[in-house]
Amino acid sequence: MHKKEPFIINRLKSFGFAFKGMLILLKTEASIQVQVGIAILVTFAGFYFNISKTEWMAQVIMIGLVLSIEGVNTAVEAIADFVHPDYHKKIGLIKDVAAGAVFIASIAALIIAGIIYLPKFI
Ligand SMILES: Nc1ncnc2c1ncn2[C@@H]1O[C@H](COP(=O)(O)OP(=O)(O)OP(=O)(O)O)[C@@H](O)[C@H]1O
Repeated sequence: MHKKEPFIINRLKSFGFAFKGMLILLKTEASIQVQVGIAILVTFAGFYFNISKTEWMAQVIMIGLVLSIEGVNTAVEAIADFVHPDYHKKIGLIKDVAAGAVFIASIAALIIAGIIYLPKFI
């Protein structure tokens, strides 16, 4: 059990751990780095094409969704490798399913990107 500390100190500490986790993801995960790169590109595109407030909201939600699910996917992979470092069919299934979740979010993000930007080209 943790030492009893004031509520606000505990909340601040949790915030610090979460921030540390985000930095670990950004520094070590190639897929997150690629996704952040895409997020930066579409943010520039948003300004360039002067997209509407609603389009910005959809874009920000999709960026957050893809990055956060990718973060959870990374955690699932780490747990899988920790509990069973050797090859196992079940571990393969667990990792594939976690990756599938990222895939679903990415398809949704692509569709949203199409809805926002395709009309600007045709
Ligand atoms: N221990 C294992 N047992 C069985 N199959 C595995 C195992 N480790 C990985 N795999 C298979 O290899 C795939 C890739 O796993 P890996 O841990 O290398 O993820 P990754 O490609 O690095 O993912 P990301 O790019 O999201 O970090 C898994 O989806 C799974 O199909």
